[in-house]
Amino acid sequence: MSDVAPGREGEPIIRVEGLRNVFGDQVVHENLDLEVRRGEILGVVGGSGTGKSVLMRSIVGLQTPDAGQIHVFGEPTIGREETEAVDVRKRWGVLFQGGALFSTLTVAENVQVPLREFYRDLSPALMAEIANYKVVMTGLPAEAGPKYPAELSGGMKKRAGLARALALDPELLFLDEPTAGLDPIGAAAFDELTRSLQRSLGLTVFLITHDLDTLHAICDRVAVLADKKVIAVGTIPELLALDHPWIQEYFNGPRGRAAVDSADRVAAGQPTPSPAPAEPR
Ligand SMILES: Nc1ncnc2c1ncn2[C@@H]1O[C@H](COP(=O)(O)OP(=O)(O)OP(=O)(O)O)[C@@H](O)[C@H]1O
Repeated sequence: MSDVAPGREGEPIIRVEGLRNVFGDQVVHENLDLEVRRGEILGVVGGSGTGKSVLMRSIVGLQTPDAGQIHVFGEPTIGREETEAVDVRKRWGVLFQGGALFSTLTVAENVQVPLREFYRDLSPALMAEIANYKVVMTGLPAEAGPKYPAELSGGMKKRAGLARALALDPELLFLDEPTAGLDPIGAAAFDELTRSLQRSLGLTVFLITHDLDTLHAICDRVAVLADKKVIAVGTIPELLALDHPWIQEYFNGPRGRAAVDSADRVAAGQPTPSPAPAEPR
C-alpha cells in the first residue's frame, strides 16, 4: 500500500456487493463482491470478456446492474438520478479505453468538458487556465492544448484523456486499459506517471489492465475476475499462492515470469529493456 491519505488509508472507498449483470441470456456477473481501499492502486485483471469494463461502468453509473449494491464514498450509486449522484460523480475521473476524446474539440477543450458540466459559473479564462494546468500535469507540452486528437500520438492521446479525467481534482481515478496500444517504453512511462500522480494527489486508482508489467510496477493489490465474479484479491505474491488455474497460467506463464524478471531488475537498480523516458510518446 502507498503512503497517501494519512489517517483514512485503507478504508473502503468502493464497495460492490452481490453484483449481477446480464445481457440477454449472457450472465456476465453473478454475486460479485469487491472492495477498493482508499489510497491504493487496485489492478483489475481477467480474461477477455470477463466483465472488467462492465464492472467499471456499473460502478460509475453508466450500466444499471440487474442486482446488487454499489457504494462509492459511502453513497449508493445504483438507481440514482444523475442529479442526485452529482456530488459523488464530481469526486471521480474516468479514462476510458483508447482515451475517448471528442475528435472535434482540442485537447484543452476536451479537458474543459467536465468543468463545463459541473462548474458552469467558472469564467472562460479560469477554465482555460485549469485545462492548461492539467495538460502540463500529465507530461504533455503546453503546446498540445490547442491541438486536435488526430494530431497526437497514441501515448499523447492517453495523457490528454488522463488530463480530462483529472479536470475536477478527483479523489478516485478509473483507468480502463491505459497502456493498451502503447509500445513498452511508452507504457512504462505511463505507469510511472500514474504512480507519481497517485502519490502526489493522494488518489485511489481502479485500473483495468492486461499488462503484467503494469501490475508488477505500480499495483498495490490485484483483483482477478473469473467465473462471473472476483475470485481473488491480493498482492501478487498472495495471488501466486493460490492454485486457481487461470491465476497460475496468467502470473506463472512465460509472460508472467518475464514481468517478474523485469520488476526484479528494476528493484535491483539494474538496466531494463524498457526504461521510462522523460518525454511522452
Ligand atoms: N451493452 C452491452 N450489451 C450486450 N453485451 C454487452 C454489453 N456490454 C458488454 N457486453 C458483454 O459483456 C461481456 C463483458 O464485456 P466487457 O467489455 O466488460 O469485458 P472485458 O473483461 O472488459 O473484456 P476485454 O478485456 O476484452 O476488454 C462481453 O461478452 C460483452 O460482449
